[in-house]
Amino acid sequence: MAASLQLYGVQTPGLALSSKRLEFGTKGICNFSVTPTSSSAIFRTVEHSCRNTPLRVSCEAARVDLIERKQTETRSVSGTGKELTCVMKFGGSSVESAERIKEVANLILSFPDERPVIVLSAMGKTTNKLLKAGEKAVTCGVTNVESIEELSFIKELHLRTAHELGVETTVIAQHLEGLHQLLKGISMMKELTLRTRDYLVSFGECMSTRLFSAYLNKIGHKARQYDAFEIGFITTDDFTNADILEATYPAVSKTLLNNWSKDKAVPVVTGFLGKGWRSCAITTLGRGGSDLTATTIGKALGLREIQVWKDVDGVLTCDPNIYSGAQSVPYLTFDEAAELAYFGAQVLHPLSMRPARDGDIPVRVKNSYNPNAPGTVITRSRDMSKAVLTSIVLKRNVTMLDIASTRMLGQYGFLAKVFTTFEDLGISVDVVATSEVSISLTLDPAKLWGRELVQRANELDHVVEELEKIAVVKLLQRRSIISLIGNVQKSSLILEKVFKVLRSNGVNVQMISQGASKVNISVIVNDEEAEQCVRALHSAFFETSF
Ligand SMILES: Nc1ncnc2c1ncn2[C@@H]1O[C@H](COP(=O)(O)OP(=O)(O)O)[C@@H](O)[C@H]1O
Ligand SMILES: N[C@@H](CC(=O)OP(=O)(O)O)C(=O)O
Repeated sequence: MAASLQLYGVQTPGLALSSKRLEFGTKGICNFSVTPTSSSAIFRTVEHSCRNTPLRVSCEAARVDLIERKQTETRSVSGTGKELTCVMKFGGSSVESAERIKEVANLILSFPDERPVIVLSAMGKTTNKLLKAGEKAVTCGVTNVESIEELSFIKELHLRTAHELGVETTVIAQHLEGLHQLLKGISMMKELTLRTRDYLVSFGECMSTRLFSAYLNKIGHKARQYDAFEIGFITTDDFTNADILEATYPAVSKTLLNNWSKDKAVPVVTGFLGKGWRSCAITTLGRGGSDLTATTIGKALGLREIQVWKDVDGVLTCDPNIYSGAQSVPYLTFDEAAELAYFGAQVLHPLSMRPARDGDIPVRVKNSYNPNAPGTVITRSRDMSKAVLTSIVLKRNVTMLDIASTRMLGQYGFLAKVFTTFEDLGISVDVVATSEVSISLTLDPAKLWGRELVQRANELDHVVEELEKIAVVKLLQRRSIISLIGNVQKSSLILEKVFKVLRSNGVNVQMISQGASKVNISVIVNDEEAEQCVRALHSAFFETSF
């Protein structure tokens, strides 16, 4: 029967689709017609009986992810029309040198049927170097700014890159001069506020995008550079950790689509940056924030796919810096990916899944150093029937509080009082386990550790002081949260194995929480035991059969 239902199939880039038949679980096989592009294929003419079958199928040679869509949907379709099709974000590691920039440009051009919006981070470790330069400027004295090592490094890197790409250094000259002047200003003022910090790091993305766009133009591929803070990325005024405001979506969509309709130049947008809605100053979205820029653009423009290109083969079963044998995870849901990112997997920005989930736009995590690897596809749902554990994530240097009520059992309002204290002090809580008269919880280190050392110590003292009015409080520092992202429906199976592994490694779990999350079980251990635990758990779950 001809198409009563349309499926979008997103084919693994770089792999040929050798079969024109799809197997739909037990519902049989059906033929499909393909509109191939180099990175995707659209499947039509699917039989009626497939309507309720699992959406993910495997196809010979290529892995294919299917996402059911109604025919009436207006989302842009790859290979037809002239609209922008996807967003491709490249992180600092993907654009760390002229050679890498050329490879990324080739990679983009190898998908001739895609019309992507490009989002870039700063080159390599530029953001870290800018922050270091700023810190040195505070104390070095105006006459010594010239000799800040990190400033020389950044200048040399960007000028050399311009030369090696064969583009005019004028595209970044003003920014290099502006950076120099800003560091002089910081050294005169002898202070580096959060607002100035954001302005300082913005130079990284402003320069990488200018170089990249100039290079695309030079090789005959029309491109146009955009500063996110000029095209409608409106944020809160929380400098260094700003959040995107709703107004961003229509504004960004209007600017990019209007310009695209007049002139088909590839948009190259600065990741990580926004503009505070009150201050009108440049803000940043928190470290790794370019992922969030990419998903925001994906949602704003209703694109077909969001690709985030990294230096690893997608989301892995654990941090490869902890265990080099970590394996790539082929499929994740938005909820799993969000939990994984929130609980410490550096690979994705903690808030980046939100726009993708709202817009129901698949996110593909790919390796720019190994484009043929299938990577990870993140969608609203996936077949969980065989899933047990998906990934193990570690969040270090967490502060834990054991709070026991000084009143007798049956007193109401205890939990409310505890959480009101945190609300009043503006401190967010990560993992919680409770009984009627006691509560154990961990404090979000990203929020707490973002503050100055003295302020942080004062705040912890203040928290304890407030809570001691109603409870006996034990402050436990240097703990780690090990988050087990997986199928919580199988929690008994997971926990049985976790406790066996931890016991055989002589590790005592200090707190455990499954909570309302359907995808995460967290255990708290001492910092110094944590990496060893992750390796042992990885070996038990991913390297031995159940
Ligand atoms: N679970 C994980 N899966 C993949 N990478 C991880 C994971 N945990 C930590 N990482 C680290 O995240 C890095 C990629 O994230 P990031 O440096 O932010 O990329 P980019 O700068 O390219 O956006 C990897 O190089 C890897 O070391
Ligand atoms: N350059 C910023 C933003 C970013 O997203 O970087 P990356 O994509 O390299 O993690 C940072 O270092 O935080």
